[in-house]
Amino acid sequence: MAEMMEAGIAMAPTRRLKTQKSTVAMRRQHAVCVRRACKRYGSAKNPNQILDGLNMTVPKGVIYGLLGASGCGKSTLLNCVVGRKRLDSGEIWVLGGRPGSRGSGVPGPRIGYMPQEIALYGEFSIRETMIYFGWVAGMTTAEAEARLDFFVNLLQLPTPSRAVKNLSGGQQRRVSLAAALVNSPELLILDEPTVGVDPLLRQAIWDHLVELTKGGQRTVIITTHYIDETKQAGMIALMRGGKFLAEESPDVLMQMYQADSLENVFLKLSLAQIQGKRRRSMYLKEAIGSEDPAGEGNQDNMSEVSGEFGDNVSIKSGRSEGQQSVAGPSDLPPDEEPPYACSDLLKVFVPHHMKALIWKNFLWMWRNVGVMLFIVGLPVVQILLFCAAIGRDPTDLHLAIVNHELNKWDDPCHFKTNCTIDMLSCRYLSKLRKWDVIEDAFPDEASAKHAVKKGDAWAVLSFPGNYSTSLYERFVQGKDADDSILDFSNVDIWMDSSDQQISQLLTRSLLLSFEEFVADLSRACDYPEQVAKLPVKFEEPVYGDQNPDFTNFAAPGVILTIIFFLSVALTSGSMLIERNEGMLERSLVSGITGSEILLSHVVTQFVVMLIQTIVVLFCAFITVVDVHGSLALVATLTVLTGMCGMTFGFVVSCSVDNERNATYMALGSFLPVVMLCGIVWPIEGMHKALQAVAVVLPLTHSTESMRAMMARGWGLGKSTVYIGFLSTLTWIAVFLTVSVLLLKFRKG
Ligand SMILES: Nc1ncnc2c1ncn2[C@@H]1O[C@H](COP(=O)(O)OP(=O)(O)OP(=O)(O)O)[C@@H](O)[C@H]1O
Repeated sequence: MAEMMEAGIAMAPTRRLKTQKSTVAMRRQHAVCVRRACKRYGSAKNPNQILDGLNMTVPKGVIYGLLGASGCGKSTLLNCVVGRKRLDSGEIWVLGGRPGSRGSGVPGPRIGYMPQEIALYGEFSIRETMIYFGWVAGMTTAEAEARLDFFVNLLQLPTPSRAVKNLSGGQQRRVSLAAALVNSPELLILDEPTVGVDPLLRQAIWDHLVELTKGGQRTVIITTHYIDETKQAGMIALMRGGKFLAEESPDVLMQMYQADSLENVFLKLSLAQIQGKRRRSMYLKEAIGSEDPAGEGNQDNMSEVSGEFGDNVSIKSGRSEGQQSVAGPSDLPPDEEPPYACSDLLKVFVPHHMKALIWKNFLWMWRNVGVMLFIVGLPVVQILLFCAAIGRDPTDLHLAIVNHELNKWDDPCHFKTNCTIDMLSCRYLSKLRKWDVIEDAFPDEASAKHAVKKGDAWAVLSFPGNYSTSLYERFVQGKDADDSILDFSNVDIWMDSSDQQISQLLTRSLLLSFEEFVADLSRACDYPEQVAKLPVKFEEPVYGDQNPDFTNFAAPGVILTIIFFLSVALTSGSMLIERNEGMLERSLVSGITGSEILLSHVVTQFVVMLIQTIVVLFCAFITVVDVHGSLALVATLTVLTGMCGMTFGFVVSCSVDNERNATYMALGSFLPVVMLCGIVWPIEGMHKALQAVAVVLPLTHSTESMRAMMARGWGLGKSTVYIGFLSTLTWIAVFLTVSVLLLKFRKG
């Protein structure tokens, strides 16, 4: 005590404090009651203790000013009160119930919450913002508009048709305040509502809050940096070091500490806290005659006195915990959470919440019509690029020809079309030309190979001098043909096989051209064509073309990948915008549930995805992609895959905090999906271990199913097809469940 006197701290008048019994029933009578709240951020090794056994009692019908230095934990405490962050330990009652418990009505329209950040949609006008929050609170449009007129006057808001993003910071805060006040809720929680507001308007806001609480039915908790404005509060709490230094009415505090301003009270209490921490027991003993007011181990029925210096006991100005507040008894929520009834299932989606959310989502799209056009146009560009760039045969491939049948190596290559056994090399080359190759003549093999080595040609074709006669003899003599005939009837080919696709296609062209050339010669010489052909006959394929192309192989996977990942990007993007602008927190506090937000996005994104699917399929089918099966089934699977991407987008946006991490997560999943789902290469060609992974990935079965429908014309009766549908539906359910759980449990 002497130390404090030396420090020049005016002590409170010696006032013996009385302990008060605090029971659950009493705590439920208050607007807000927090007991032994502990909350820390950071790791176990490096903890940042924000709330350290804090007690808070907000009686009904008062304005409660929460004061403290920047970063002391005011917003954290309020976030815990509204149920958006969880305490590490301790208890909270809000309006008689536990925030988040069924039947408590909290979060819900009983609470109006103005977070520290603006938390409004920049694209919306002031009017639309008020209508949105009015609808969320269950008001009609007319009621919301009437309130808007009132707040335009009270808060001197600009013309209601102005977009929020074009308002000044102070104007935006006032719109945010009006949004919190729109339905005159029972408990208003305002995080720094008067920042950037001129003194006159600040006074008007305080007058309105005083007016609101007059009836005793409404309570306001307000944080502010302007300490002296809280003189008008019925009660203030001074927060420091994770505790309240005091929780008292401003007049009593100034009187007790013989200070002329609350600023000075705060200063004195802070100094006393610094010095008094060492003497906690001593100080308390003097105050209440006991060293431990909380009575360790007697949690439910503990004694609390009010306080100072970190012990969180506060000198109640004649108000006891059990005493009814001005508001009188109100309908308290049930003690226990009521058991689940079937009708609760119907309450999962509240119609006026859904109306507000869906309207808001569509309005956001309308206001961002450029972005939406891009989102719909992008898949069109992608699919057209795919069709134009992938799967076509390469043309204008250079071949280095060494033809020893010619008199001079660069002579023109002429031949006759009848049964003349002369210049057959030229006759063969003429068939090759239909594959759009470019022939470059060379005098010898060495120079031709040099051209291939330089990258000027893809292959060397060398015809011996007696190629025509040797080839003829090979046919005629058959098994009697000698080695020289066999050797000289060969076309020698050296290829650049560094490019697998080009070398395979070139090989195919060389073989097919040869077959055609021999058939043509046989016809001219009245030989049966079959004799010259390989005794292997490829009949009309059961499914697909004689000459299958890569486009038709890749198209199903490409279409599904485009739709899937655009949905991921669109959904995670719009959810993160909502979250980062603080709207998600605000909506959740107003009673909207995570499931409702998800469903509203499902509805709006579904419309976008439907348009995307129609344009993608239309572009694919009018260009090169063939569909043999039911177009309706193909479209349905595409839409389902888009929904799967949408739900994965929910998971992404619920798991990460910002767009950058969302981009990493989406990109990180894109490549494995593209490589492992059989989109660019058949699963049968993968390593066995990877095949096991591939079958559980979201696009594997749907790609196979889509391919089976498009190339084979199969319907839902085939297992390959229906497994694709079932797998996609399962993934939708999994992603939805995960995102609902993340929304529910991933807070604070
Ligand atoms: N999600 C979080 N993770 C880690 N630390 C956090 C987180 N949120 C807040 N903090 C830290 O907790 C402390 C209290 O923050 P809080 O926002 O509650 O303070 P405040 O009193 O509201 O400050 P101000 O008056 O400046 O708004 C700060 O040091 C802040 O850096």
